[in-house]
Amino acid sequence: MTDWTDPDTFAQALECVETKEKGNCFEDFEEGDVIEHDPGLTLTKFGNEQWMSQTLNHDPAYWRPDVAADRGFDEPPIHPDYLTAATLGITVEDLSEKGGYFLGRTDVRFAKDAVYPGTDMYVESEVVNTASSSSRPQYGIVSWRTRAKDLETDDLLLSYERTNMIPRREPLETDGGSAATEEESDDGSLPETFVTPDGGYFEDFVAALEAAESENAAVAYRHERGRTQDDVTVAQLPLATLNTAKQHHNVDVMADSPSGDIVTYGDVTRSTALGHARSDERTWREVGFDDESFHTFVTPGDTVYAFTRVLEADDEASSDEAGTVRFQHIAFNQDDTPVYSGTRIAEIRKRSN
Ligand SMILES: C/C(=C\C(=O)SCCNC(=O)CCNC(=O)[C@H](O)C(C)(C)COP(=O)(O)OP(=O)(O)OC[C@H]1O[C@@H](n2cnc3c(N)ncnc32)[C@H](O)[C@@H]1OP(=O)(O)O)C(=O)O
Repeated sequence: MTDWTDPDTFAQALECVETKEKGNCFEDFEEGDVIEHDPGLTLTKFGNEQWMSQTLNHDPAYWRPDVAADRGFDEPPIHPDYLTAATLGITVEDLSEKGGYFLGRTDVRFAKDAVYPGTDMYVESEVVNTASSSSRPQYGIVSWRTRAKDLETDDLLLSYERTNMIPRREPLETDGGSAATEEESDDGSLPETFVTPDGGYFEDFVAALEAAESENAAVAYRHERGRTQDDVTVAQLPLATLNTAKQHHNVDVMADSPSGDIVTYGDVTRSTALGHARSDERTWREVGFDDESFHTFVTPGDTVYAFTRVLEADDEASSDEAGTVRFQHIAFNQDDTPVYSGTRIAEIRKRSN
């Protein structure tokens, strides 16, 4: 009788059987397709606090009822980073579990009203673009518009457009030619002077921008904190958002991948960097993000730091107590290599008169 548990026999059996695969390939996506992502998720206080604590997002309005009330919230709301990560996490099983690279995300916009613990969220995505990759014929490039809604009221909570490289079932026939195109060449030089805002209020950003305007200068600075990636940030946080991407929790498979190891969920990397940045400002509300890119892998043991550039400031905001600032945030590792960049629009508290 065959002993299926004999190691040699079992190895042979593994070679012979089919794998019941998970996820979709590039060929499965067609422009206009709408995908409803089961199972949805209830946004809980525990999930919110676990995400915020592990990514160093300590804004008291998301922790303390008295500060929440002062900021116009009914109670400490769900943090926009957790909402973003949970929304993307739910989509992975249908969109990117096959193992594509997360290339970027843009037009991330939050509803005006805060989202509170206990909200049952459902998420759907529409395929907005499919394209060939000229540099990697074994992949295609897919963009989706994803929307998270309140299951009870159907109110839109968050929307964004995301782009991934997705493995093809059949690689494209190509000559393997390089996709290199001439990029516009700006001279790449940095300004002579870097201005650091004196504080974290709206007026401090305005003053720094004014100071920089008069010379060849930029308002740019780094944040001191770093967060070394461990089992909690790499594997636990994405799993807590139902993110099934093997990149984050299957060391066995990832050992043979370009990173050679499991990698940090992009939303953990960016939220950690944003936590560092927010610790040096008086955030009032998050408005949105654009042009987000993940430049290289973050693996266990890497440390995520943050760098901020202040791009512009506008007196208008949803409340008289705040103004609006546009930032560029760059997350980088212990070797000073950028791992994430994106622009962010946030309302920043004004000094009380
Ligand atoms: C969730 C989840 C996944 C994760 O969270 S994984 C963790 C976060 N992501 C990463 O760690 C990825 C780190 N990035 C990289 O390793 C490299 O950047 C990458 C993805 C391997 C690409 O490197 P390249 O140097 O090859 O990058 P290129 O700039 O040449 O781009 C390759 C092709 O993609 C096209 N492309 C890039 N960005 C965009 C975009 N935003 N929109 C549309 N297309 C884009 C680019 O034009 C190149 O096209 P070709 O035709 O020339 O191939 C999860 O999602 O499950």
